[in-house]
Amino acid sequence: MTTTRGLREGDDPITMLTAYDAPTAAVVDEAGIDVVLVGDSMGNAALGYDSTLPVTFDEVASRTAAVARATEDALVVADMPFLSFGVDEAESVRNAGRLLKEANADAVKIESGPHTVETTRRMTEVGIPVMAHLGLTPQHVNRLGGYTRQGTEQEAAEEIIDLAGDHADAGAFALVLEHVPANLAGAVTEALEVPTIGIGAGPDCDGQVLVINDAVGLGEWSPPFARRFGNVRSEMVDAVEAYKEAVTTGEFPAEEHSHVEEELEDLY
Ligand SMILES: Nc1nc(=O)c2c([nH]1)NC[C@@H]1CN(c3ccc(C(=O)N[C@@H](CCC(=O)O)C(=O)O)cc3)CN21
Ligand SMILES: CC(C)C(=O)C(=O)O
Ligand SMILES: [Mg+2]
Repeated sequence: MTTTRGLREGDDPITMLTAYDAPTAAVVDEAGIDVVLVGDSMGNAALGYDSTLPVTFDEVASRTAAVARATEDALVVADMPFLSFGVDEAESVRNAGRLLKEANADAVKIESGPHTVETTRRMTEVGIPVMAHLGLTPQHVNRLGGYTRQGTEQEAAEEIIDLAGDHADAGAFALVLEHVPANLAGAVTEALEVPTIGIGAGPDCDGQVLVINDAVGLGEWSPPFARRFGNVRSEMVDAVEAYKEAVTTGEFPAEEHSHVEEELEDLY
């Protein structure tokens, strides 16, 4: 089993993908991916919302439990949804604890800022491993005014470097860097002892993460920094159309999919 302590051991980059259900988690786990993230990106990627803001604690807990049931080796990280942390310190820690106790997550991720340093410390103290998340934090979309690249100016870049250090000092075991310049991500990686995991943050991180829909080509849209490594959507379209065709023409179900019980009589 992957542990939060062992993440940066070895020279290979850390691999992380999201999953929101058991069959997807099983595929990700069997492929040997190190970390499976039950991201609040499920809002867009699985639940049909147009942002991550409506995602509830119960939705993340239910999906995390499903993913944990299907995962043997990978580290399971639950993404704390909007307002499940950050409003009240004690409530934040309790919610994070529930994701470990009730949903079987191994760790939580929180979208970070100056306000989450103490939260990270408190969670770590009670035994909840925390993955920090800096750069583009989609839960702040209304404040940021869009999903734009972060840390592009000197002051903003230095703030990200400082916050990364603060969260590492507070006990975060890893740090996601989203949609920031590659040289900034490289500088943060250089400065930290804990591993960085990039998304739209260039190659100089200790690992990479993508939303599973984007990686396998399931969605109609994906962000500019993602790459499709397959085309699951067109595979599904083909299969669904073939099923419709077979039912419509009477070709399915065939004899091998049906059973006539000879013992039965007089049913009409
Ligand atoms: N399928 C999926 N993949 C993701 O990576 C993802 C989600 N969903 N949902 C939650 C957030 C949202 N993310 C996003 C969303 C949009 C852009 C994007 O289009 N950026 C453009 C335009 C920015 C703007 O002007 O608003 C860019 O060029 O930076 C990037 C990341 C990343 N996350
Ligand atoms: C893209 C990753 C880092 C994330 O936070 C999510 O999937 O919700
Ligand atoms: Mg997220």
